[in-house]
Amino acid sequence: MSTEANLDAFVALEAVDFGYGDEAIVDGVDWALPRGAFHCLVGRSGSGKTTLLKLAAGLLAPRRGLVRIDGAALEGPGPRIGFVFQQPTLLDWLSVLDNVLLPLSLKRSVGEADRETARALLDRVGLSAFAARHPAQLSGGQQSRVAVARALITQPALLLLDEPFAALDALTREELQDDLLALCGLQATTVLFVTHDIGEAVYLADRVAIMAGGRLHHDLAIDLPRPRARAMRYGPAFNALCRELRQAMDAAP
Ligand SMILES: Nc1ncnc2c1ncn2[C@@H]1O[C@H](COP(=O)(O)OP(=O)(O)OP(=O)(O)O)[C@@H](O)[C@H]1O
Repeated sequence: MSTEANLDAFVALEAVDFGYGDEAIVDGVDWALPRGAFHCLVGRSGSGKTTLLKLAAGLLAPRRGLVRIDGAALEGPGPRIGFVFQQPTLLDWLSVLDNVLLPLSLKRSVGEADRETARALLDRVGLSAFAARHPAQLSGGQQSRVAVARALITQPALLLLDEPFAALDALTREELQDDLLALCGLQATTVLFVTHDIGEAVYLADRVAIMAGGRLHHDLAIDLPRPRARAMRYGPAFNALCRELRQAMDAAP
């Protein structure tokens, strides 16, 4: 994709190459992620999805090429980027409220307005009654909700999620998908979400890209209406999109 086209992108990867050793793990990736849109990245295990996410986060530096965030070359992780990993990685000695506040308290002293924001986020994910508890007293799904709230406390312009709900049961995962869509919609966050689950990708995304062998294939627009509703999962349009993605994954080298 040309640099001119990338001017409209909030995140732009331009001819990005990366390898941990001699082997190319990310191989000449060009990708433009429009501002405020929800992007999913699917692909087989080992195809390079997490590596690409880390490049978009500034946690890894490209061997060749460039990552731009809002037009500027990315030089490392910053406050405008939030993360949610597969494991919630909460601090057990802090309360749920203090875990949500952690990204702020690492930088400055936290005030009552911050605590209000954290309580509002916990409320949005159905955990207002759990603010004083500790992570070990929560279920896995509740811990994942706290991790999402924590990632959004700084109101990041870009949220990166690496299979955040993979360890959860299907019903909890669906609830969390709805919570995430509602929260990201409120803040108009640009989202990049890595998942193995084609149904999850179609439900969440405006666009789904497939990664195979370090390259991007088939960036598919998901033209389902918003807000997404659970009943859509059983409709013909949803199933047709899942089938198209599955076939494209099977056809990818
Ligand atoms: N720190 C590392 N050092 C060396 N090789 C690595 C490292 N991290 C990942 N790799 C290798 O890079 C390749 C891509 O890994 P990556 O984690 O990006 O894939 P993935 O698509 O996210 O896989 P999964 O879906 O299983 O999480 C794999 O072959 C992996 O073994």
